[in-house]
Amino acid sequence: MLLTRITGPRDLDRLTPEELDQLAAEIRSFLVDAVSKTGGHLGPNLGVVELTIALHRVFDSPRDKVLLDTGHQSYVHKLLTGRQDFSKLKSKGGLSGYPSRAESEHDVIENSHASTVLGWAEGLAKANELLRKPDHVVAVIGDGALTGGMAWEALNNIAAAKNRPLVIVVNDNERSYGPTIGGLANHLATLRTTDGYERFLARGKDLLERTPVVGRPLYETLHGAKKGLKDFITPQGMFEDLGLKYVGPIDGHDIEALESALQRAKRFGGPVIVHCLTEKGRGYQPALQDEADRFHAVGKIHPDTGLPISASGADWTSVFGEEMVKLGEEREDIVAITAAMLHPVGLTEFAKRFPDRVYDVGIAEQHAAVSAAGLATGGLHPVFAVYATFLNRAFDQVLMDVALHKCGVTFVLDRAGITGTDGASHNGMWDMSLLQVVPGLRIAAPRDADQVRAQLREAVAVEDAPTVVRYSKGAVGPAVAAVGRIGGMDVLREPSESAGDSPDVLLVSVGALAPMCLEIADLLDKQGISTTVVDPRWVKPVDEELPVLADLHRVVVVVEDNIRIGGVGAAVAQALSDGGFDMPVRNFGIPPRFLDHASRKEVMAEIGLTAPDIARQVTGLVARIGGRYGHEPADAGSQGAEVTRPTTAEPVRD
Ligand SMILES: Cc1ncc(C[n+]2csc(CCOP(=O)(O)OP(=O)(O)O)c2C)c(N)n1
Ligand SMILES: CC(=O)[C@@H](O)[C@H](O)COP(=O)(O)O
Ligand SMILES: [Mg+2]
Repeated sequence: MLLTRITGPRDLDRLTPEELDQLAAEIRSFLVDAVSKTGGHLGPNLGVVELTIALHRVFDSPRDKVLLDTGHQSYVHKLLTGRQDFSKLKSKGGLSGYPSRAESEHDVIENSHASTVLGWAEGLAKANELLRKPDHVVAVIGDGALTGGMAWEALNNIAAAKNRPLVIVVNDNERSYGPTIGGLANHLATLRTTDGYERFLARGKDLLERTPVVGRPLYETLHGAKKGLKDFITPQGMFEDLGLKYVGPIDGHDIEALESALQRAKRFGGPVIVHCLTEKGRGYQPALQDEADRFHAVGKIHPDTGLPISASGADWTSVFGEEMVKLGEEREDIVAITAAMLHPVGLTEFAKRFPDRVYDVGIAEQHAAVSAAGLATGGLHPVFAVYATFLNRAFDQVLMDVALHKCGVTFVLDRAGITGTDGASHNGMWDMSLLQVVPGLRIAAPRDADQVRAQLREAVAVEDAPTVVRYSKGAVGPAVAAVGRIGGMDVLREPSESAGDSPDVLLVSVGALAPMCLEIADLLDKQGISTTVVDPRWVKPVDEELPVLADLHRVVVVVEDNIRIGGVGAAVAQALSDGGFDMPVRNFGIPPRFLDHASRKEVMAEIGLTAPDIARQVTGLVARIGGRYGHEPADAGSQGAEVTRPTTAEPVRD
């Protein structure tokens, strides 16, 4: 087994070409075996086995910086840099599914948001130049990530510095999740299919080297042929039009060809693009599963069939997708937008039914938001479905293009709240704070499937302002019925009879946390603390009736799956203060810090976003403010309460 003998990149140097091919085969079978057990980005990593081996043979990490865009294709890099225990991949205490500085000095970019690698590389290359460091920077960017605007901002700067060494590897597998779209994809296809300079040389080399006496010198002559030969053989590509040297296309699964191209690029002394042709999911053809996304991101699967181990039930995404199809049938003006994630955001069926009314813009969320403003201004109602965390980068477009112009655009934020296993940059924990400041924008946080359907319909009915519908990842929770309505708010639980008309706690439940909030109310009830639980449904703007309702209570508690700063809790406190109400407001949410990867449940427990944790803290709060706001709560323990009363304020765990 060669793989276990690789403890770091320099162990690759002594392997023969045959051993390198054997290592690649070992890595592939390792990946299928390990990732089928844990879930993860199987397809992308199967596509970069030879490329990663060649990178680590040509460049000397960590002195040279090997940078990966998005980082989901970093498993091979990890295997070659001393990390081969994948048994807890993406689980608490196990390897992250992305690069991690805490794991290794070979890792640089932890951010899993696409299209940033060239910016990082440009900055590092400038630093090396100014500090006169001879180290190399090599950045790997996928064809999908190359459709992101930031990549072109960086390329514009990179191309300006003709003598600043920087190697850019375009990992071109023609796919993001699905096929990569757009003019760039078409241009890459042209480059792929042109019988390029490299292939010419490769063929020439093969032919000439079989006649060593004449062949070798002639090959060197050809190889050193001036630009004229290249122009003659390869049409001028846009990269060269930009002033970047282009090397390729290279067979991304031929280690020798890759190393030859990377060595030349390394010596070039300026910015150079190495265009590698790879296959996502290469080498894995399970019996039964022709996975549409080429195993881009799989859950636990049967390695030999490729089929999921456990069938997933109804999830938030499918509820949205089904309702979108119904809306599409009812309203011809409704169109859908995705940023290269048609299937993951639930638009597959909509696209099948209405192929002319769905737009995949590539990994380009900023463009998606502005294009949506155009679509709305043009008389349509766009629904941009996107993971909550990825909308962060389009904040200005939401603010200054969509909201400023009062465009009727609906943003559907999937994976809102803690997602957990994809690490810090994938949690959808900032949207209700960022969007809180957007004038006119309205935010809905549905608590169950019925509310997703209802609130999506309410959202697309708004034509003069942006609307947002945000929900969690994975299985949708149980239906939570309302027992009443106050203003626009659903009452999920009335206070206990004993409270009369002065219940203790108004508990504002946001979105999918409704079941947990009902559990909190039960725990408080055991303490003799009476609670009214309301679900505002639309959390922005704050319901006008909320302050009036709050005034009937001694304390207001807000529980949200969003960062604690500037979210719904803050907005409620602001509304109460603006109305002259000064009862205490206690906000429970996600602390303002980056959260290590673990399951959603583990992360929620770690940050204290659980019913027992919150009930205990609310009990303490009510006890402390008892005298100031009227009657004492019923004696603790009168109903066999288990929860202990803390005597002093528990520090907020940030
Ligand atoms: C800003 C942003 N939007 C969406 C995603 C989700 N996402 C992760 S990987 C991926 C596709 C990347 O395609 P490519 O860059 O070609 O890499 P490949 O998977 O083909 O190796 C997408 C859309 C993301 N990580 N970041
Ligand atoms: C890097 C990438 O592809 C992410 O978008 C991630 O895979 C999301 O995973 P889920 O779709 O399982 O939330
Ligand atoms: Mg790709």
